[in-house]
Amino acid sequence: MEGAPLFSFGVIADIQYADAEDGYDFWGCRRRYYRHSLRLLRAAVEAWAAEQPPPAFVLQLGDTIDGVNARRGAAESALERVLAALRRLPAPVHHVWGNHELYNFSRERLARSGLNSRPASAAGAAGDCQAYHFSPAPRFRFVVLDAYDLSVLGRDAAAPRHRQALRLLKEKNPNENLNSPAGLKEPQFVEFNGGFSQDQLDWFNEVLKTSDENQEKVVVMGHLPIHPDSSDRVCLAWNYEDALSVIHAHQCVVCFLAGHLHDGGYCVDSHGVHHLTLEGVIETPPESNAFGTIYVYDDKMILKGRGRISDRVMYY
Ligand SMILES: Nc1ccn([C@@H]2O[C@H](COP(=O)(O)OP(=O)(O)OC[C@H](O)CO)[C@@H](O)[C@H]2O)c(=O)n1
Repeated sequence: MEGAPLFSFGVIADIQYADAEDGYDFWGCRRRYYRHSLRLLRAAVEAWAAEQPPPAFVLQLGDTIDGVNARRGAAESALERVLAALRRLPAPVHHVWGNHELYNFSRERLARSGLNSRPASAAGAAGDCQAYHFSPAPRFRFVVLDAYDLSVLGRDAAAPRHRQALRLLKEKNPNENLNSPAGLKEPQFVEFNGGFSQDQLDWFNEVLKTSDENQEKVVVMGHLPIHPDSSDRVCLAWNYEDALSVIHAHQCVVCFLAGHLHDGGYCVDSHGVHHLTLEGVIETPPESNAFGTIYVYDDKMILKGRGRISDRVMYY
């Protein structure tokens, strides 16, 4: 029997709610349970709220509502339902933005929405980058990364960052459909992914430097996985290697949490960093679920998974 953890937190990814009939992924292989995903979220919230003590906070790893909402003029109502479900939690929620948020809203709109969990006082990366960090307990820090800081989604086509991202995407992906990875040497260069700007990487490096100095353990989160062994070759951040290089230049990072790849994934990298990609709620049958609670100890984190998320012990 383990002793009491220092603290615990909830994790959930890719809810992709829409008030729509079930559909399928792009390949027609995986069923997407658009309506049920909200029920699964509500069940997750109830389970977290019933824990004694409840998690100190919840990490929502992106794609709260599906892109189909935009086409139906239902973005605002869908988001409100998801946020209303999350408001029943007795704990704050830290959000990252995924591609489906950006199919529904501009970054500007998201910054004014309930999906902006970045404290107004947070010193983050420059521009409209959503990255920030917080310390929930002495010697522990969480870094929220913005994996669509460099992206063609969510910004006006005239914005310099949009133009920079489109130039890079077209350089790497000559396909007519920029969402198609067909024939690419670097198949992560698709429109539904994004990357980290140099400003954000520099900021990230400084945060980790301070954490090293203060002997903190750091958990990093972002919508897109950054290690090929915790993902398929497509569902990675464009410049995932740059983010990995920053992490590996420091001692403090113990775990990277992501969503996006609905089948989930896990690996421990060459530097002992755990990379956990959570199974997505949207492709989880109504009788199951996909969320978890992570219990944090001095020497490890224990993931108690629910439904199709496995239990896991991650030693530092
Ligand atoms: N080969 C492809 C794949 C996708 N698309 C189109 O891109 C948009 C986003 O795809 P979608 O599957 O909805 O993205 P998710 O973030 O839900 O999932 C990511 C991983 O695939 C899940 O494991 C959409 O419009 C697709 O039609 C494409 O054109 N070509």
